[in-house]
Amino acid sequence: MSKPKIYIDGKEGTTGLQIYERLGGREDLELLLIDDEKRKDLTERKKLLNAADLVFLCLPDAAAVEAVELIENPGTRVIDASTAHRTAPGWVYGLPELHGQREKIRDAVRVANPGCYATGFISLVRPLVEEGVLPPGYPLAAHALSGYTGAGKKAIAQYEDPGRERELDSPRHYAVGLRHKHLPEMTAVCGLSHEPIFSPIICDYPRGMVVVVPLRLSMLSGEQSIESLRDLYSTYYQGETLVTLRPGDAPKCGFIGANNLEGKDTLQIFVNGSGEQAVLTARLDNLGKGASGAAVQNMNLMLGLEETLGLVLE
Ligand SMILES: NC(=O)C1=CN([C@@H]2O[C@H](COP(=O)(O)OP(=O)(O)OC[C@H]3O[C@@H](n4cnc5c(N)ncnc54)[C@H](OP(=O)(O)O)[C@@H]3O)[C@@H](O)[C@H]2O)C=CC1
Ligand SMILES: CC(=O)N[C@@H](CCC(=O)OP(=O)(O)O)C(=O)O
Repeated sequence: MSKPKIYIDGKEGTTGLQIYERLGGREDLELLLIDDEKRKDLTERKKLLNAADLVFLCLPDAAAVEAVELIENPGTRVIDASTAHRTAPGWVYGLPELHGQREKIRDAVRVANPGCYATGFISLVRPLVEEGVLPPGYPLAAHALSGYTGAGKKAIAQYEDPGRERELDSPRHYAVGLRHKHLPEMTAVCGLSHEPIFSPIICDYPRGMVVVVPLRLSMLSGEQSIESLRDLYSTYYQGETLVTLRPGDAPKCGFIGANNLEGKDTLQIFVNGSGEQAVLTARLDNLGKGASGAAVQNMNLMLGLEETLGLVLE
């Protein structure tokens, strides 16, 4: 049988390069490569997009929409890493650990790869809504820390410039207008009746993130405790390789570093708190389970291959 042909549109970008790194050594795939000087040439890209069995779009949103329009071959399947199609009709949301989603991804022709923050938020919140513990109208708030690679090539150049502004030494709050681009997918995929208040912070380290959701246990359905929430996640993600529940952190040494999973494609969930208050944390690498690792996982599923082939687990 011939090898599946794979094309990465945007291979020189942050996400594209990471996908290429994960696929480069694989002998079960044929990678279609574009000449460097033609990588933004519409005619050449169109040719490769239509020659491939599966394409990754690692482009800004507008270029991703344009790339989809260039595809005429009904046999070309797409994984879009951009924000453009995550709540679009006809697209399958690429988070296989959500119940029922893995089967949909296997059969999908168009898969929208989740946003990095959204991956953390949804991994925490969707199981609670699905199990009837979190009312969809709960007034959710979340904050998050991310390394600067989350913002792509321009931000990397800015942060790694030796003459950069001093402000970049410190963590920086952004999206303070509360219109972050991941809000639509967070709301839709979790089945929330309104958007959470989401407050991200970009920091002076390259990779890794935590997404943090505080909760009042008395506002949840049923009698809930830190232990009952831990049991819920443990059951929901039972058998998963990439998403796991971690032991709670003792209050006195309870640091949850945001970059501990740098270079890995896994996601860890922590449930901590005291008395009537809980704090849920998801930790992941924004370029791993938050982007390129997830994209390769989705590709493996779509091609009927072992789901974690080429991924970095430990
Ligand atoms: N970084 C992250 O952690 C994550 C990113 N994403 C999403 O993935 C997508 C890519 O992001 P990221 O890799 O960070 O971005 P980068 O800016 O690092 O890379 C984007 C790449 O696309 C290329 N490009 C731009 N326009 C075109 C075009 N018209 N035709 C062909 N190539 C083009 C750029 O070229 P050039 O090199 O010349 O600039 C660049 O190489 C975005 O939609 C982003 O939102 C998703 C999850 C996480
Ligand atoms: C630190 C930082 O700036 N992060 C990016 C999100 C990165 C990501 O997930 O991108 P997509 O939604 O485009 O896929 C941001 O907040 O816009």
